[in-house]
Amino acid sequence: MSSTRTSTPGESSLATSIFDSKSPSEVESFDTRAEKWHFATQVVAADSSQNQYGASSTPIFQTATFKGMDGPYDYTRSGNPTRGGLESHLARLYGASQAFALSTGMTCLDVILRLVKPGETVLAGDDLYGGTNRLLTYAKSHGGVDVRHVDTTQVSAVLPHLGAGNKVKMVLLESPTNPLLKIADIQAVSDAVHAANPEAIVVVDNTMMSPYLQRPLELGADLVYDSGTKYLSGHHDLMAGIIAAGTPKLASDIAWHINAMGSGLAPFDSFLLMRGIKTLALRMDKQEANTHLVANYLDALGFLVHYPNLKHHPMRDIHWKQASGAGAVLSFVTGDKQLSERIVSAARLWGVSVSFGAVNSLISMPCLMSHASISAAVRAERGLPENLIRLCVGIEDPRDLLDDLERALIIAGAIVPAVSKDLLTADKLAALYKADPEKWSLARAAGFKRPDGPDSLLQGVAKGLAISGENKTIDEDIVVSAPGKVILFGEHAVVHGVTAIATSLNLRCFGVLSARRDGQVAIAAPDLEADHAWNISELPWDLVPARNGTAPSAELDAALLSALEKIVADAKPTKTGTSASVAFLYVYMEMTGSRANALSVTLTVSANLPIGAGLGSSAAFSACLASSLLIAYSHVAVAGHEGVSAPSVDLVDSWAFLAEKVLHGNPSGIDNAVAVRGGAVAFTRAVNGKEGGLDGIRGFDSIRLLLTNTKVPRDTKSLVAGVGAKKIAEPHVVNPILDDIQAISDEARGLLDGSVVAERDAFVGRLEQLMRVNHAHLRTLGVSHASLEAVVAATAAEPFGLTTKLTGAGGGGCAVTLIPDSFPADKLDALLANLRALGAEPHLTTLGGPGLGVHRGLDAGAGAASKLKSAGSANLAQWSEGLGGKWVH
Ligand SMILES: N[C@@H](CCSC[C@H](N)C(=O)O)C(=O)O
Repeated sequence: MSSTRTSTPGESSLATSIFDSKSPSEVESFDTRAEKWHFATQVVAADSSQNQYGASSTPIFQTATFKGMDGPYDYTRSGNPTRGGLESHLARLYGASQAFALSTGMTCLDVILRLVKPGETVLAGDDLYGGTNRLLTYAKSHGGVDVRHVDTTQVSAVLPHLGAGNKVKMVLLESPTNPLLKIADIQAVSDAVHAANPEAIVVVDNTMMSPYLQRPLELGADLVYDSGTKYLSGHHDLMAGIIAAGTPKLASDIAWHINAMGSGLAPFDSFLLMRGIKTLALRMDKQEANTHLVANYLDALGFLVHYPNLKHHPMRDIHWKQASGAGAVLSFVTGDKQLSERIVSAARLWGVSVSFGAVNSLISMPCLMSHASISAAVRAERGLPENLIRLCVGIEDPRDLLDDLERALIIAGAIVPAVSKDLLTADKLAALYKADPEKWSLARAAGFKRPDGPDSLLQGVAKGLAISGENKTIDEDIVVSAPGKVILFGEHAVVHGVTAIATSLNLRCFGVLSARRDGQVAIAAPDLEADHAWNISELPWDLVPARNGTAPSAELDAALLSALEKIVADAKPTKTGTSASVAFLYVYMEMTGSRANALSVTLTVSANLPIGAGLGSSAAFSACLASSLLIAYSHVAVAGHEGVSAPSVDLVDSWAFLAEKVLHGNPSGIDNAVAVRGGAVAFTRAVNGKEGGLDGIRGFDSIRLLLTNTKVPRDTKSLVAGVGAKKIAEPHVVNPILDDIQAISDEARGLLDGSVVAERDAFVGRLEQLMRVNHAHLRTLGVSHASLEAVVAATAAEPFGLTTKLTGAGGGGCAVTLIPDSFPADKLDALLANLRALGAEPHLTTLGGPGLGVHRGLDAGAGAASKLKSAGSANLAQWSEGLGGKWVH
């Protein structure tokens, strides 16, 4: 064990000790003696010999403040002798430069995450404690930290993130992982991380092992934290967390944050924790011995048991290379969530409780308890079985523990007596227990069998993940994308029968339909606040309307819609999340038709398109939803280099329109048409007997476009109503404007479809003139806004001289500016800066880009869903560059 520094108080060092006033030689002499002792001795022999009265137990200094200005302590947040005594003791046990006692294990992680800056990357495991996942998710969403979940138990999964261009600051390991007891090679990961970046730190959550069984600092890790609530205290009568720092620099950084935040452990809890620690080795030995017996018993009954001492554990050797015991937590799968629930509720001696490490035994279902904060969709994606049972074994007599577990298994119907076996009598079993407890546990198991027979390793894994063959799924990920839209000409006028021209943008929504094997269907759309999974068997299949062929019904089915709204409301999502989930389930169910056809899949979507800004984000989502499901159900084929055929494009559009109906009630159909077809669309609404229609416009080259979001919210309904009222009150003003806008749309349509021939510069120039006039009309109609006029003025000002028009409802929202081909880059940068200074959000994009994209190749293989999710909307463009694919246009 490396020599440790005795703590000193103050901002740079919180781990204070009451022994600092003693001569260095006295302190050294205790350390020197302690170094020769075995851990079980060290853990008991806290250095209490030098306090002022020689108290053999560290006294509780229950005080907030300390008198005087020159003493070692001033304020308990900064340092306290009881906590300091505990911290000095812990530093010795962890082989740390310095150790710190905090209020909980999660506080430790919170403090440690403060060492990571926005933009830096944290790599964490994909099997990890739910609370850790929650805090990391917060750091990602609120702290700008790039958090990536990878299988940290495979060094090969970590390495690709360490290469040039990555900004990995921290790698967070659990070993064994909670709750699947997988093993990370701490030394190998630490070596790889430090070789790639000496500044990066490896942090280990060592809670399952405690320093008695595993000391990660000796394996190359930089920081260790431990929930002191668990094995260190051992009695579930306090909450605490420990950070052990490998270097003085890290210790001083950690100390600074603890003092600044005030997260140090209170004196009374420090005393209690110190008391608990003294029996750590004794408790752990007994708990581990009991766990071996329980693990052997369940394994012999044919359950798939996760415990690193079992011979079949795939990472057993790595575990025993770095730890001196297997600990006292195990988990096992039953293959059936209800069966697991019955087992847990039938247990009596085993307490149904979260947490572990106490002297009493506990039983829990992680997906319903410790890991419930991870969404069901993410749990399934990461392979966490819903029916997993976790056992945390205490110090009771193992005969009582197996009696109670066996009783629960029998009551639940998980095991039945094996009548064919020659069973041992009670006396013989008792004698066997005394002679050889391991043989005793196996002999007990031989008296029972599982009704369906034992599971092979593969069967156990399959059952754990509920792969029952009941629901079909897809063979490979289906990756699609669709663009947003802007209305270039004719908004508001379109309501009164004037033709509107809408064009696509190259800001897009991306969707990945991926396989599931758990009989559920799920949506994971973080941008839309929709993240939920439903059991396919529990959906209202009897309400699905009958349909002819592959096209959707013309009208929404009210009964199905309201049943789905109720089902989704049960999951309590936000308003946006509710709409997206209902639209997803409605389209999924209508297209599937009956339960027997249902595919178990997850739709993951993410967009770099501003949501709710009138840019067709819901239509882009609808197009992704419709196209991915149509491909999954083989209604649309993507073959060779031809891409998607014209009839298939129409089919996708009709299903996307159905989703739009669920989302908006009575949509015009223009948004989904653009999202699917790309290019531009001329749309005329049938009004007052005038015939309506929708025509695709193709063939024009895309034009650079500046889309500026004023971020001023608007109320589309009242703006539309305002124009209607003006038309009634001032027809002599409004009607000529509508006629003029019709002429503008007609000319624009001719320019875009090539029937009016113009050179490129003249073509762009004429579109700009038309935009200028159309914007002036909209201003007269009263739908512009000061924020929009500020953008118009900023873009028109010298030296830019550009034309801007509001797009959509107006009253705030977005404006569009055409950027001629010759417009220089430096001027554009200056313009973007000016717009940002106005408080607006400019997006440089193009007008008239591709429509529906079906991507095959490069990154679109397995795991595309998690890659899409972790890309984040800001990086979607970069992510999508790696996609191959067929495009409708
Ligand atoms: N409701 C708590 C659950 C705590 S679980 C505690 C422990 N780490 C375990 O794995 O059992 C929460 O949501 O944090």
